[in-house]
Amino acid sequence: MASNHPIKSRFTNLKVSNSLPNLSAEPSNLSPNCNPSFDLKTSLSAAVKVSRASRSSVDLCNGGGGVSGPKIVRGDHGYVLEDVPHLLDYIPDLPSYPNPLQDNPAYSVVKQYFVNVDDTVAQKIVVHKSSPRGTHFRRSGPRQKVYFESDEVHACIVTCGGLCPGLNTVIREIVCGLYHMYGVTKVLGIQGGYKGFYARNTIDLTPKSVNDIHKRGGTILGSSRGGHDTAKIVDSIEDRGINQVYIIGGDGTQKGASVIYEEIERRGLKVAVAGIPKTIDNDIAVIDKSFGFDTAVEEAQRAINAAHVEAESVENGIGVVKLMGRYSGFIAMHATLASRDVDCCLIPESPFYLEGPGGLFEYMEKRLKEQGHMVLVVAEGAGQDLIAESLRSMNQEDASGNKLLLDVGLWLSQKIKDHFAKRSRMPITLKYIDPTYMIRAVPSNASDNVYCTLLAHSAIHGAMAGYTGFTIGSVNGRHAYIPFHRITEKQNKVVITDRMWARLLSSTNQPSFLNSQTIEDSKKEEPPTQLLDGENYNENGSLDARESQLI
Ligand SMILES: Nc1ncnc2c1ncn2[C@@H]1O[C@H](COP(=O)(O)OP(=O)(O)O)[C@@H](O)[C@H]1O
Ligand SMILES: O=P(O)(O)OC[C@H]1O[C@](O)(COP(=O)(O)O)[C@@H](O)[C@@H]1O
Ligand SMILES: [Mg+2]
Repeated sequence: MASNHPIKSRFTNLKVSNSLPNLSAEPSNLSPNCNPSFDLKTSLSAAVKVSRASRSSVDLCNGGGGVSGPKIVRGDHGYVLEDVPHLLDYIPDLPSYPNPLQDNPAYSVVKQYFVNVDDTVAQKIVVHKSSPRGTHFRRSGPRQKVYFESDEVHACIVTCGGLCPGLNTVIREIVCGLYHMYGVTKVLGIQGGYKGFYARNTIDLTPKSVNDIHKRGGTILGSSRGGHDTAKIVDSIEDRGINQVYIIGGDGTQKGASVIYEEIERRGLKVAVAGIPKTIDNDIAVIDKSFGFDTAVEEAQRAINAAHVEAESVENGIGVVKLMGRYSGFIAMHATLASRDVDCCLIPESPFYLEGPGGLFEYMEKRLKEQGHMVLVVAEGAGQDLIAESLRSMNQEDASGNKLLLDVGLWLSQKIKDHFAKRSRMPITLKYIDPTYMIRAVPSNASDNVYCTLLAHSAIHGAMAGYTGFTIGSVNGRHAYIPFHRITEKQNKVVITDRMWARLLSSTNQPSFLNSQTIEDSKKEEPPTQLLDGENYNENGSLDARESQLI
């Protein structure tokens, strides 16, 4: 099999390039602040080899994630590495092999292709001189040593949850990356989400079969909600001899991936589990941005533009556009900021009200008088409390346990029509546009395609290097391996006391609808990823004013 593989046979005929760095000879990347007596490299390998229950020179903390708990390594000056599991943690005698990439002509010219073993990525990059160094994640990328031989790898890919632009690109790049970088030829596609592991046939994925799929929306593998049966899924992985599992999906999917990893570890299987985070809502914590988000914002603007054209063309024209965002209004906020045609943006994080002084209707009347038309963008999760007051909430859930939302777009459009019907001197024409599924179904744009490629490659490098139980993500522009629990413990939300929301308010001139209670509640919420773990609080425990300006 291996000898038939064109890349592999090409590799074996090549000499090892001398220009490749000897990793062990690489200088440490630790900051000069770090205590020189603390050798992170040694400590990290100890962390990997020693059981996570043991504690020695480094403080390895247990509890709350994975069978053996999170791998936390503490250094000096408040340095914390939230590490990801490695196959060596529970299979200590696993052999390693030289990375076949060292013989790959495409990469041999790269000066320092392999990442340093002690490279980590800081979660917080806005600092001041007394800041603790804070949380770090293991930097992603190719390692000199791998724990799988190319012939041995039997990978599978599954896509779960709602659609998102870029799914096919990630699938393509996992298949092509495994083949071209590591000479892996056996990649299975699991059809129809998690339940496909035990209820559907699989398909063989080859560079040829996935060649054009990045130009299509959706996922060639299909997707689903619900149907996560850990035991059946891991049985299927074991029965099929799969040893690398690539799981593409949102927060729910990553929770599912986490329990799959735990079960695999419990059974002691040599199977690497890698998550690639997907969500059009951009609500996954820690990472800078999820793939497909840029595409969604771009596509959302077409709908906003159409609403604006319609509204402008008639007297007192109102365009209402509903965008996705179940619990977070990132698409609505970014599309509004990008478009500049929007007069009001409503998101789940910012409660609003319709009637009375400072309410939506008062603002709409003012706006119509001023400019004769207006555009309103509403995220699907906005105003759910208000709707529930007027319609009886059904509290229904989808197959994955996500709350089914009431249609805020239709509800709001009707409320606006009812309100202006009572104002005989201000007849309006309202056009409601709901482009949500059209936005999700488009292929990813150029920048998302590049991002998807990097995510796929980082996931492959991690799995080949024996890391497991991780989600790949961009943290402050650097790709890192993030433990599952950090991705799933909370959702990313628009912070309405942050400068970004202030920018939006000043660009639309809409009322903030904020009362002092809402502002206080919002301050209690954890600040965005730049400021964590109380680092922005002074000795008295209150928010440092200088720090809050930095967000
Ligand atoms: N807490 C959980 N534990 C295990 N599996 C889960 C969990 N939450 C969701 N899943 C599974 O993950 C898949 C996708 O979840 P869903 O919430 O629909 O989409 P997304 O991953 O995009 O958030 C579903 O198959 C669902 O059964
Ligand atoms: O109607 P569907 O397919 O269940 O999806 C609706 C939901 O999917 C999303 O696009 C994304 O949700 P997920 O990230 O959980 O898949 C939400 O914005 C929306 O509420
Ligand atoms: Mg979700």
